[in-house]
Amino acid sequence: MNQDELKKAAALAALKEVEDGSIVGVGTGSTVNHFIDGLAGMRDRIRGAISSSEASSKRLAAHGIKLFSLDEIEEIPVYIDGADEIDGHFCMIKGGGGALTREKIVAAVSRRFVCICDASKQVATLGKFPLPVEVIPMAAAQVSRELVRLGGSPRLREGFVTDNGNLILDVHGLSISDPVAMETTLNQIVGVVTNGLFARRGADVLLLASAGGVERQLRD
Ligand SMILES: O=C(CO)[C@H](O)[C@H](O)COP(=O)(O)O
Repeated sequence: MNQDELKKAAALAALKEVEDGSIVGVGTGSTVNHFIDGLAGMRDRIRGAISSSEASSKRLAAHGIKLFSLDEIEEIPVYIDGADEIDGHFCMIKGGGGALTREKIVAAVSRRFVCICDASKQVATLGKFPLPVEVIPMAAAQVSRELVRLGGSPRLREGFVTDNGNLILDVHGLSISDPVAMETTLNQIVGVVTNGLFARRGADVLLLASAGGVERQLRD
């Protein structure tokens, strides 16, 4: 199986995590796109979805899945999303697709976070994948200097603007031994909107696809 087939296997396994009659939290990315396509086959069994990006909203709408906003909904049972890296405590780096802020917002109103991944995303220590940080445009240089002080090498994601009209700095060279502390520290930098560490709110369930099949793991 190639990587995309593994992503699809994890994504389709996540359909079993969806409760009948519910509103589903939907992440962003190529793995999630497979999930959205699978969800289309059971759209009559759900009320609809809350989406974490314009791209996912477009795909959901094209399948005739009703979209809800957070003005209408306080809490949802489950949020399904991929990750760029996930560690043994189910802390993640996310935001490779640049949707980290809305992903974090939808995850925050979800009772369960189900992460769908191929096995290449599993790591012992987070940080090999450059950590995305969404910044207010006027603060990009200032935030970059702070990130260098923390030991990182930030690079502006060229030609990319988030759904919120902001910029992304991809921070290379961090070895993140304490993801909760790093997430908190980065959130304190003025001009940072969100960072791609999902540690304080990590995944609850991991559906991990490898050549042997999809394994369902629960956070310990
Ligand atoms: O955080 C994300 C988007 O902001 C994605 O979940 C992450 O980048 C994984 O993407 P893919 O499923 O395409 O490998």
